[in-house]
Amino acid sequence: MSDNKCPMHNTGADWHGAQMDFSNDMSYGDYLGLNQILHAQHPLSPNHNEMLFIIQHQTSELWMKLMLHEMRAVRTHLRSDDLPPAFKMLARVARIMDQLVHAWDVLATMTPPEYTAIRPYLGASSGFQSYQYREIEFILGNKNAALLNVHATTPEFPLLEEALRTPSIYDEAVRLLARNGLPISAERLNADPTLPTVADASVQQAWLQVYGDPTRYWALYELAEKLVDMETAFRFWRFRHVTTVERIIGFKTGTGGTAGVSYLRKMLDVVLFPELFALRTEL
Ligand code: HEM
Ligand SMILES: N[C@@H](CC(=O)c1ccccc1NC=O)C(=O)O
Repeated sequence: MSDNKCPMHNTGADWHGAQMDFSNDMSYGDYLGLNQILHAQHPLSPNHNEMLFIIQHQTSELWMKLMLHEMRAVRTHLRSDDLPPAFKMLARVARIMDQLVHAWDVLATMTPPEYTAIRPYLGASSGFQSYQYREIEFILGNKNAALLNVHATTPEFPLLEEALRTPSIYDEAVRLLARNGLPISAERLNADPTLPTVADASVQQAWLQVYGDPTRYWALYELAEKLVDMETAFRFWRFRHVTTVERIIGFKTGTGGTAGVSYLRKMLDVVLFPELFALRTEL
């Protein structure tokens, strides 16, 4: 019997042929950087539930990182008229958003007294300061220069400023409509990219043409529905946020300084791709 096979004592020397010694090879943990990720939870309170709160946010930020990676690539592919990869990425983004929507079920297991025990330790920190979230809003076209101020003293400021100035995914979709021969107003094509998307009659007309003749405009039709999927998933996330927040803190003022639930409720009125929703009344 070879030295590393001992049926009497499973010393870890061999298990179904699995390699055990990684002193000279890259392991699972090495590849994934688990030493950093799994040592990044530092509860400040003595409360048991703070670990849930921290991991809920950290996992959300990781998914947001992937979403941004996909969304930036979508925008690049739209710019170069390369739609099939963009469709695949948009589908992935919508599924990640669904994942984040369902993640609220885990957080909702935290009761108001459990959260009240943690909340004083959070100080003035708030999801409002999430720079990845803000970039997601910006890349979707919900631009707001005033919100850059919260990041003014952080290393992420230049990145966010660039995200504010870069045309959104929807701006690129509108340009694509124009390149496909659909008449888009000069006003819309030259719109200031640092301002939020404003509904435009020529864009609505163009999408109406697409929906009126899907076989002729199949790729644009598919793009439109993918965008609607994405916005729908994002709306669900916003809704679950505000309802979970109300369930946990009621109408308390937010640690970030806003009115709390009433602020989050206002955000439910944001429409990212206005013409794609408005046109449905016409179909
Ligand atoms: C107990 C759980 C939570 C509570 C009580 C809560 C509460 C709030 C409140 C009150 C605000 C408004 C800003 C403020 O004044 O603080 C806010 C904003 C925000 N929260 Fe949460 N939140 C919770 C969980 C989460 C989670 C899990 C995420 C996921 C990353 C998140 C992400 C955000 C973001 C991105 C904003 C900014 C939204 C915007 O500006 O439209 N929150 N939250
Ligand atoms: N704004 C929340 C605090 C909060 O939720 C929070 C605090 C620190 C890190 C992430 C947070 N989550 C989302 O806003 C509150 O008012 O209780």
